Amino acid sequence: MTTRGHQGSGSGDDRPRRSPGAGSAQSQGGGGPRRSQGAGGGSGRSQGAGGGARRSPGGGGGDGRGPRRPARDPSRNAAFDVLRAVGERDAYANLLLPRLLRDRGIKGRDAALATELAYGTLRGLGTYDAVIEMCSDREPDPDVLDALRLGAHQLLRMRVPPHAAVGTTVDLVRLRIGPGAAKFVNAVLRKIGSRTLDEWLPIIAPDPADDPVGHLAVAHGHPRWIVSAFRDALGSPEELPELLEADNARPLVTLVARPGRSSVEELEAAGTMPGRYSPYAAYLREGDPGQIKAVAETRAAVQDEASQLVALALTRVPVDGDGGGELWLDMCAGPGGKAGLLDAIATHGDLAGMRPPGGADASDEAPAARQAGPAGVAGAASAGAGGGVSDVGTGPEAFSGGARVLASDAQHHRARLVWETTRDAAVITADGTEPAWRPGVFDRVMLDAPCTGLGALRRRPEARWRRDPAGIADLGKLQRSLLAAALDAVRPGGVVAYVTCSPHLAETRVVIGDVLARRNDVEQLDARAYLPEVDALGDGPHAQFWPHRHGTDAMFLALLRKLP
Ligand SMILES: C[S@@+](CC[C@H](N)C(=O)[O-])C[C@H]1O[C@@H](n2cnc3c(N)ncnc32)[C@H](O)[C@@H]1O
Repeated sequence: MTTRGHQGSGSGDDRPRRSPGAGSAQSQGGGGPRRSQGAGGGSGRSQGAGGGARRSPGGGGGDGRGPRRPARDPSRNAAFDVLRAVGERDAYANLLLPRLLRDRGIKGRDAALATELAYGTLRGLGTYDAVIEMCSDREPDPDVLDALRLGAHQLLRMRVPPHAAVGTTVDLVRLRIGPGAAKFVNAVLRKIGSRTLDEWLPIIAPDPADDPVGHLAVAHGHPRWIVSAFRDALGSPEELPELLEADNARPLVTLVARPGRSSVEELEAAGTMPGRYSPYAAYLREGDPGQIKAVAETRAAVQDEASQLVALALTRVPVDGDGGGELWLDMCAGPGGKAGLLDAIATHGDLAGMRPPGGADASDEAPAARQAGPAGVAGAASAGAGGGVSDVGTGPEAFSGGARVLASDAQHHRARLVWETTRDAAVITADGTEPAWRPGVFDRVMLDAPCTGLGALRRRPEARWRRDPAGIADLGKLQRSLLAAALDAVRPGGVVAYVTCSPHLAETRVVIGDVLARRNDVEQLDARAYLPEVDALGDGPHAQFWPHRHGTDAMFLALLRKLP
């Protein structure tokens, strides 16, 4: 066993203790989990205590009781399989779990339990590893460690009665790993269950008075560097616990009713509730969004409300028109969430902005023929007919329709997804830093830049332990060159939306500041003025969404106008 956890007063050093085969987690600091490698690997300790004879996941005898099938406890088996796949082969839990539930016919309450077990355990890894380390006298094998994490989550954060949490986990381990490991897990879980999480925290986390960030990192299961980044971007450290709590809660599924193609009323009739801010948003409390007709027909889609609002804000900025239809560019469009909304507004107009909210027409007009598939080069500079907004002003305006959209992504398979989700947009595969379009031709450019995604941790439970702060410098270079290219692509008087799904200052304000410092042909607009329905977006001129304030991803928006 290596170093112990945070004893008593806490050292403030909450780095992960051990990370076989996982480079990134090592450097993160802050309650980092121990990363797993292949079953049975690494620890070098004798089997009896933490390992035991392995059995295949499908059951199989060896204890004289004949084969036992994991389907006996489908939820815990599914959650355990997800944890193993994340640890062994860097699987994405949010992609794997739904497939696994479908393949195994796990539904209803069993599916909900499996989801809470898998996602909750993954979110809390850092905290659970610290407790497990305090309670075990040897380093568990990776599969045993995953089972302990699963048990710890039930004991410390779910309302599973302790005897059930311990008993079901021990059964799972006996079946999936072996009797020796089951004995070990039983002993460790009993120790874990002897205290509540609140009682464990002073033992495993640094004293908040000495190291507030370190304490929050352990208490809320976030790597330390991410807590620091949130604190810097938030500006008000007293909100940090609330933010981290919101980051650990499962987000509501939010849908967008693409204007002219669907409506919030249509989605409400399918069992959703209208959104809080976006006139096109609807919340789905439970159920599979794919079963909703409008979603299946790509007239509506799953899209976070902040993603809808940043796209909407771009369309609301008045630009001085030349009398013709506008031309819009979505530079990093894949997989197509924002492009799908921009495409609908470009064609049909911001219907909700021009009528009382909820009054949009659900008509589904046949879209005009499209110009190019993902691999083709669109006639990017040939604007379609129709009137755009013409007056330069300060307040938000509803776009009236008649624009043409070019959507582009560097990756062909992502461009193909954009092609599938949009109707009228021309779609190409192109690197935004080597433009496939003439400079200065677009009226509006959406740059939804590649980023760390720290603003969407709620949706990808294991992502926080995989992100590496070392990658931010490289991302920053790409973000700066894409923003420079976006500003070159827009015509004088036109506007660029710089968007990241990350609040990290190095990806947001610092990028904007650097690019503005190098150019004298750009002014920054107050993005908040184009989102009057949303409060608490920060001090401006950018707009920063937060999960705990808005119930959305932590999305950042800056609006930049090329000077006429
Ligand atoms: C944050 S995602 C965009 C999400 C998208 N706007 C949406 O709403 O669905 C960033 C995208 O940028 C693309 N990308 C990365 N580097 C790029 C580059 N140099 N040029 C163009 N696209 C790039 C990635 O393939 C990825 O699809």
